[in-house]
Amino acid sequence: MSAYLAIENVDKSFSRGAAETKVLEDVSLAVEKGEFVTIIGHSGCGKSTLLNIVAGLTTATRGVVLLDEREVNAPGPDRAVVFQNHSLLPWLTAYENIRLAVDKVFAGASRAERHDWTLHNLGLVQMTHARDRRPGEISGGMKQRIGIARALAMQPKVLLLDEPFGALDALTRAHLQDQVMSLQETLGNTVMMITHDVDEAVLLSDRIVMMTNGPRATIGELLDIPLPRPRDRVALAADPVYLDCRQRVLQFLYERHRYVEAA
Ligand SMILES: Nc1ncnc2c1ncn2[C@@H]1O[C@H](COP(=O)(O)OP(=O)(O)OP(=O)(O)O)[C@@H](O)[C@H]1O
Repeated sequence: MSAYLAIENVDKSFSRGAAETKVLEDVSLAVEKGEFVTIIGHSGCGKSTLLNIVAGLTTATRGVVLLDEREVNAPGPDRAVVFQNHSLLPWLTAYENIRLAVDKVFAGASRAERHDWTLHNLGLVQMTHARDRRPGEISGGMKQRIGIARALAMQPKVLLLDEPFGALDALTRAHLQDQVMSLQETLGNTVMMITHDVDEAVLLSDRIVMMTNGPRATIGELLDIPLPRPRDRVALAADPVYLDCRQRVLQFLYERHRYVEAA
């Protein structure tokens, strides 16, 4: 039996004219149900490409992705994606953006059930007060929270987060990280998240997947984060286990796999 989410021997090549670049080579990863896995690696190594393959937005050149024993070959509501820049529809309110996804995924439920479920998910991210506001009328952090609520409302088997806090200021980012940690503890979601931020990776993850530089990027190292939950960012700042994990990721990124700017 394969893992809940199994990425098996995945290669991905892109061609431009006659030239072909192999971005990913032989990437294999097994993610357990309820696990929070973070992918970290230098810019351009292929993190988004890998996430897009799991999302079904791109197809692998070789290899396979299995989710709950089923092969992934197209996008589906069992894999909800949250991108760095919100992808909310600007003409719809926060409520309507979530409701649209709920109507699509739970078409068989009654109107009242879909309404309640939409409100429930707005409440999960503490955005009930902004239900009637459009994306242009709320802050970046609020938009990301609505995006997360929309993703959660679909009850996906796996939540795919592509640098969801990347465009936010440090304080908003910290607040959202805490919120995502607390939601994951309550809901037990399986999460695959991309980040560039070492502290974010250590704070949130059960396991960090460190990728080598591209082209032909692959998984260089896996690091278990044995910190008990719930996690408190202030207490962890001086925790020797936290500091050791942080150091190991830094060493991988800045000593063993230093980023070399293309000439
Ligand atoms: N559709 C595409 N066509 C051609 N090349 C692509 C395509 N998508 C990605 N690439 C190339 O694949 C490589 C990996 O890109 P990708 O966006 O997956 O990296 P990344 O690690 O997520 O980068 P970043 O951290 O900067 O977001 C890059 O060299 C990029 O130019």
